[in-house]
Amino acid sequence: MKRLGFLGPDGTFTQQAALEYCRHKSRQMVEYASIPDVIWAVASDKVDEGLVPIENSIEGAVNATMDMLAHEVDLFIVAELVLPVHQCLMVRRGIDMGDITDIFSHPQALAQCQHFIHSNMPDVNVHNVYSTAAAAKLVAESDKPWAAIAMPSAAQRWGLSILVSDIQDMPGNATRFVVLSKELAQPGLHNKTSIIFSVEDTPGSLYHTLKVFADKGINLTRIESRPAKKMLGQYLFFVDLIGHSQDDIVRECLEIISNNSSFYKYLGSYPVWEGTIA
Ligand SMILES: O=C(O)C(=O)C[C@]1(C(=O)O)C=C[C@@H](O)C=C1
Repeated sequence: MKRLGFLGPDGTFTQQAALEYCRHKSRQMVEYASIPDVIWAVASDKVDEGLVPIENSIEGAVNATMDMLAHEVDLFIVAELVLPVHQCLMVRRGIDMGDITDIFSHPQALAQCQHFIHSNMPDVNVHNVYSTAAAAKLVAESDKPWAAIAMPSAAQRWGLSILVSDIQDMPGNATRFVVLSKELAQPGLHNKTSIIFSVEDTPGSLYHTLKVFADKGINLTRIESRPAKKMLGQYLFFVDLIGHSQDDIVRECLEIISNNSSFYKYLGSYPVWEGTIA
């Protein structure tokens, strides 16, 4: 059976996404402590696939995932999943809101709840840990008046009480996850393609690259830039588009872009998330 790496411990959002993926694809789930650890595990063949978050509707890109895909590993995206994210403030039994001195969570979760924290607990110390469930475990194992921000099942798993539910700053909070592999995905009925490219520092160069897609009527679903990491002012552009690299029009566009970019990386074509795994 293929092995699927995911961000643990028990009770992470990524585990929830991995369980959803495993309802459709039979996989042995293997837990890792951080997002980079999951990605390295796929790159070094410890697991066949790895499931990681890539973007959130409130906080945007998950930089650890984006930067590793661009700079550190050569992996393909073979599936995507989008799950609703409900963040909760949780404590050990007997601790009240006014007792809390420190809050722990994954930086993405803390960022999704920054308004709540600022408005309700402006004086607490805020700490980043590798996952929301790692925060819940840490709080459960401490004897201090600490709180974690995590999903309801993390409270259940680590024996914490939920003080406040749905503390994310906007309703409709959702995170998009991707499954990474060394092998390409089988085409689905509706597909999406992800690429990374650079453009020259000349007037209109990004416009001309994006015009290639516009002229062929290809719909882009995401464009995001990240530092190229070489010098200030140089960027890589991450683009997701509707279509498969085997479609003639998409193939033509990708060829033009790869021929005109000093950096180009194809991250794969994979079935669009339509509420279930294709
Ligand atoms: O810490 C977790 O529970 C995770 O699965 C990571 C992660 C993320 O990095 O975006 C996943 C979903 C939520 O957006 C918050 C945290």
